[in-house]
Amino acid sequence: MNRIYFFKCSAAGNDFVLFDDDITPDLSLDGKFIRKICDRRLGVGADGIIRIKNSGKADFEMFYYNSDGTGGMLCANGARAALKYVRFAGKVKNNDIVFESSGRRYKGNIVSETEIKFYFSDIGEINVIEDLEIAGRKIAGYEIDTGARHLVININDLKNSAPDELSDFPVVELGRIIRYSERFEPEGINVNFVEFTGPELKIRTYEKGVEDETLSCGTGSAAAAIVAHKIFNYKPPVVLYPKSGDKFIVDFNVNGNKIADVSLTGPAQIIYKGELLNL
Ligand SMILES: N[C@@H](CCC[C@H](N)C(=O)O)C(=O)O
Repeated sequence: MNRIYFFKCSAAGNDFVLFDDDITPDLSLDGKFIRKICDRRLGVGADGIIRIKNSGKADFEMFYYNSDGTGGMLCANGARAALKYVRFAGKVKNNDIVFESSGRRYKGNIVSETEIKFYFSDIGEINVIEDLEIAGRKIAGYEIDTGARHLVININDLKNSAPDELSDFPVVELGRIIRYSERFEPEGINVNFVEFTGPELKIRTYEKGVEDETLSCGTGSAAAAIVAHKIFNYKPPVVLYPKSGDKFIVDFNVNGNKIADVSLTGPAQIIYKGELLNL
C-alpha cells in the first residue's frame, strides 16, 4: 500500500486533517475512513477533513468533509486552513489566491504569516423564526445560509431561563436539541449562541456533522456578524470572539439593504505533518 501522509491544521481552533493529492493521489476518502481519522481516541482527531487537488481553472480545488463523513457544504475555517497550506507548501507565490470548492469559485488572501482572509461568495437572506422553543421559552432565531446552514440565537433572549454568561451556556445540550428538532429536518442546522451586548460579539457554535461544540466556526461567525448588522445595527467590520479566544473580523460592504464582499479574517496554522499507519 502507498504511504498515507497528512497535515494537521487549525483555523482558530477548528481543526482539520488535510490530504494533498500531489502527495496522496490515490486516497479513497469514504465515510468510514473519515470517521476513523477524525476520531479523537482511535484516529488523528479532527472536526473535519480537507482534500486539496490541482485545478485547471484556479490555484487549487478544495473538498471538505465533516468528521461524520458528510460533505458538500462550505467550511470557511477549512478554506482558511487550505489557503494557509497551499502557501506553506509553496504551491502559490501570490498573497491573493483563487480556488474552487463544490463548483463555486472563492477568493482568499494571505494577510500575514498567521492571519488568513477568506471571501464568501453567495450569502442568503435572514429568515426570522419568531417562535423558536428553547429551554421552555419561545424566542426569535435567525436562520441564514452562509454556504452552510446556520441558526443564530441571542442568548439575552433566554435571560432567567439559561445562564447570562456565554461561558456558562449549555451549548452542546441546547444546540443538539435544536439541531435535531423537526423544524430543521432532514438536513439539520448549525446552532450559534451569541452575546450581542458589547461592541464585540462572543460566540459559541454547535456544529452538525461534528455533533459537538467546535472551538470556532467560520460560516457561523459570518452568520452572526450579518445578523448583528441587519438585526442589531452593528457596523462592519464586526469583531467576534469564538470559544478558542481567537479574534475573528467579519467585514463587508453595505449598499442600502444589500451586503457584499463578505470576508472572514483570523488565524490559521499548519501544526504538524504525519503518516497514517494503522487506519
Ligand atoms: N466549521 C465550518 C463549517 C462546517 C460545516 C458544518 N459543520 C455543516 O455541516 O454545515 C466553518 O468554519 O465554516
